[in-house]
Amino acid sequence: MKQPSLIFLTGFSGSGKSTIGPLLANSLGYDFLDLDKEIELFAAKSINRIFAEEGEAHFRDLEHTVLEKLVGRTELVVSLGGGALQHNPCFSLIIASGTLVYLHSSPEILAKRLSHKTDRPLMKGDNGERLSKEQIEKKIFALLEQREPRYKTAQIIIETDTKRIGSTVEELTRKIERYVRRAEKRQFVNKPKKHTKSE
Ligand SMILES: Nc1ncnc2c1ncn2[C@@H]1O[C@H](COP(=O)(O)OP(=O)(O)OP(=O)(O)O)[C@@H](O)[C@H]1O
Ligand SMILES: O=C(O)C1=C[C@@H](O)[C@@H](O)[C@H](O)C1
Ligand SMILES: [Mg+2]
Repeated sequence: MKQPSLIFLTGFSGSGKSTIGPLLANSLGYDFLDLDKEIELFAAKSINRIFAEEGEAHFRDLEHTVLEKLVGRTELVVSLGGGALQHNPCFSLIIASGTLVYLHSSPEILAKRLSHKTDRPLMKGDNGERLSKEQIEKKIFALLEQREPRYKTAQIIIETDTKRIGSTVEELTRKIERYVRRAEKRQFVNKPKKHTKSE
């Protein structure tokens, strides 16, 4: 069954899912999990190593395996990886089991945030080499174009470019609380009634 209070944070790499997720969970009084971290624990190796040794397809399968364990959880914020929605089995699972929240950011801001990070294998060159800010920006444009249609299926979308982290957390807390309250009420009203023997 779909659990409105199982919150999946999506958005491009660098949009702030891992930064905002724990703060948001704290503000909502929910638990928190970072899918990338859970995969690293499950596989007992870093994401960089999983990509280098087993390839992206294997990493996507791991995302699905770890996600499956979360179905049915309530009052939980999950920060997804930036590409999790591109794998059809993961996308279906997420849509069917919780509420999707999209942290929207522009390619320019994403490139600025990602240009100093070394732990995003997809933001490196074909041979694992470091890319310039301009090259990263080009890669982000291309990937974002492919990924955005699925990000935009989210029930809640928030702009992050012009907001401080604290403001994003505050605004999301309000939006999520309202969304979950309404969705749970709808589920309660639409629940089929049990028939007693005399009926
Ligand atoms: N206004 C802002 N909102 C969100 N993050 C910001 C903001 N300003 C700066 N940042 C920085 O941008 C970075 C976002 O990285 P983070 O790891 O949270 O992204 P992510 O969405 O989890 O990426 P990935 O998909 O690769 O896991 C952090 O270093 C964060 O401090
Ligand atoms: O954008 C992506 O496809 C990725 C983002 C990260 O969160 C990690 O899940 C991994 O580096 C892949
Ligand atoms: Mg992250």
